Amino acid sequence: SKVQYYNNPMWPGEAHSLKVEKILYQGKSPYQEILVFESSTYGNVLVLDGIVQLTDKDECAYQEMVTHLPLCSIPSPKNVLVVGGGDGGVLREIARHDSVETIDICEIDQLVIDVSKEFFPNLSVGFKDPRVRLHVGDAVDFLRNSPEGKYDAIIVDSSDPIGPAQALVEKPFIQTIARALKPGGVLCNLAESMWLHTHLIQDMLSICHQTFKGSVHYAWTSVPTYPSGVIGFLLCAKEGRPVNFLTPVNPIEKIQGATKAGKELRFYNSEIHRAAFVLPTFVRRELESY
Ligand SMILES: NCCCN[C@H]1CC[C@H](NCCCN)CC1
Repeated sequence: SKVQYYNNPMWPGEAHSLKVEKILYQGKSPYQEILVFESSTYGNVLVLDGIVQLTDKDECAYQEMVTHLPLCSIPSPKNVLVVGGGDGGVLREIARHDSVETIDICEIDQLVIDVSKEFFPNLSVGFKDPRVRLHVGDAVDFLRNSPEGKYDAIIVDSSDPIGPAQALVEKPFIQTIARALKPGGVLCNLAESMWLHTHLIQDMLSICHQTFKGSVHYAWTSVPTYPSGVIGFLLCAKEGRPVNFLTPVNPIEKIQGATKAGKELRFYNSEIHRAAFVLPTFVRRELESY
């Protein structure tokens, strides 16, 4: 049998299928439906409200890029916040940075954490790092109550901005993120695929340009199990210290060797860091005036 995802308003008219070997978990939290299945070619797959979140085979592309694009753009990040990220994969990647002293994570859905610990040990290993402090709740409230200028980096590792994560792309939330960052602090936000709703990217770009007086850049990576096969990120720097996203300032060796995260890097490197910010011509045209 196979599971097919189509008729999703985010990508009308297209479908993506994965062959199912075995359904491992099906449940419903107060926020979303949760499905885990063993696929025949991508390992275990996590699905929230019918949208593929990650698979064992290609999660490295997303988790490594969403983490190291910001963290390698500033010298020795110390205090990091993850919004969402309940599967633990981003925590695993942050743990590779020895300069990091505290890792706050605010995930709204405890069931996602429990399911990841049961079925995705290579991702939930991130929760084992002693620097991690878990807050289960709404990140909108968490950020509103966060002290000003606390974080060097904030990573928004959410589901798509329909449903529980809708508020995470709206201006008031982005403003609370900017307030919680130190001068020269960086935000890495999940952004849309360049092939899908670029108006969402445009909306986010204009909000981030208004909110972050430092640089704002769109970057992208390949994730075969996401619709259109690519996903984007928005890298934003708060004014107060020059940040050049295009050239990593942290040598890859410093994070390459970290074995406490369990596995070596499988996707990120300094060249692919620079390449992530190189955009096709149509994307440049569509984003240049935002
Ligand atoms: N730590 C993994 C979380 C994954 N975040 C998102 C999961 C949904 C995915 N939709 C891609 C479809 C684009 N609309 C984007 C990444």
